[in-house]
Amino acid sequence: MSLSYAVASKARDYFQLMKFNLTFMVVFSCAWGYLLVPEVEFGLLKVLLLFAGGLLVSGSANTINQVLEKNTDKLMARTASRPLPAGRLSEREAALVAVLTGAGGIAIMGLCFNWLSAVLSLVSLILYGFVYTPWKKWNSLAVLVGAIPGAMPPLIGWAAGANHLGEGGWALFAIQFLWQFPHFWAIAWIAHQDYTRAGFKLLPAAGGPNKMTALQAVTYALLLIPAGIVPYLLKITGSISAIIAILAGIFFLYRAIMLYRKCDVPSARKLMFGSYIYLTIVQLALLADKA
Ligand code: HEM
Ligand SMILES: CC(C)=CCC/C(C)=C/CC/C(C)=C/COP(=O)(O)OP(=O)(O)O
Repeated sequence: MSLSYAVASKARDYFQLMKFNLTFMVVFSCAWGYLLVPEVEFGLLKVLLLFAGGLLVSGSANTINQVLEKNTDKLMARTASRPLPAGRLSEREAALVAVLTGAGGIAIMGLCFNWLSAVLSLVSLILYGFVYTPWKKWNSLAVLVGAIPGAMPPLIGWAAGANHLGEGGWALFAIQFLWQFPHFWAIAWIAHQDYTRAGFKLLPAAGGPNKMTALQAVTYALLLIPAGIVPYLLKITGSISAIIAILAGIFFLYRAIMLYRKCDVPSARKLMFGSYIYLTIVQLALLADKA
């Protein structure tokens, strides 16, 4: 095996270990919270430091998740080729990576921003790695628990910029919190057989892809529409982005309603892609329209 091949395959394993795409969106949402703080002005160095800190903390949390889920990840087609279940990486190496990246990320948050954001980062890492992850094996309430660390990145960003938890930070937390339910239930609907094989019951209505599950996705998508305009009501952002958030919310709600009407995998897939589209558009629009 050539050296360059070995380096490339190691890099690929580390990218999978930190769930790079998910982590990127998590970190972007953290920068979103930071940049929307009224007194914060854009500074490239600060934003890069925030990306580095967030990438390391989220990377660590996802590594802990994969160390703890090595055996169930082996049972699902979606996850079987990850570096730990596939045997390309030892648990020891992954645990070392988790400790080093977690400590490095929290240190960056504490030293370059403030200790409030560092403590919140540690809390979200613990909630995701050590509360949500084991909870998944018990029941679907795990998703409610996982949605807390999932929504914390914008709040951490807000804390990094303001050094306190203002109502603006909580408004952004609320948007990302509500968004996660249709996001994840669409994924769990698509991968239902995979999850069943591994013994997970993560859909809300008796663990199944049925009308009650879809109705709950519709409910959260509906709640997301008023939540999307709270930053405008708090005068953090302007009216144009509030209109965009309402339109994006209607689009997301429509996709959830279509899942309720059709109850099939193609509709769930549309809702899943709709979730990425919704969050990206709303975050960019609010950022561009800061008051
Ligand atoms: C309760 C909270 C959440 C749960 C249970 C959840 C679950 C999942 C799962 C299982 C996947 C994998 C889908 C696959 O294997 O193809 C996924 C993908 C993804 N999630 Fe989430 N998620 C949550 C919150 C979030 C948050 C807060 C973000 C970012 C702001 C996010 C962004 C993403 C992205 C970008 C992907 C695509 C990853 C890829 O294609 O590689 N998720 N989510
Ligand atoms: C700032 C910070 C520490 C953030 C960490 C929180 C974080 C990564 C939240 C993502 C939300 C989440 C519950 C993902 C699903 O994992 P899963 O185990 O259901 O996914 P899987 O089955 O693909 O492993």
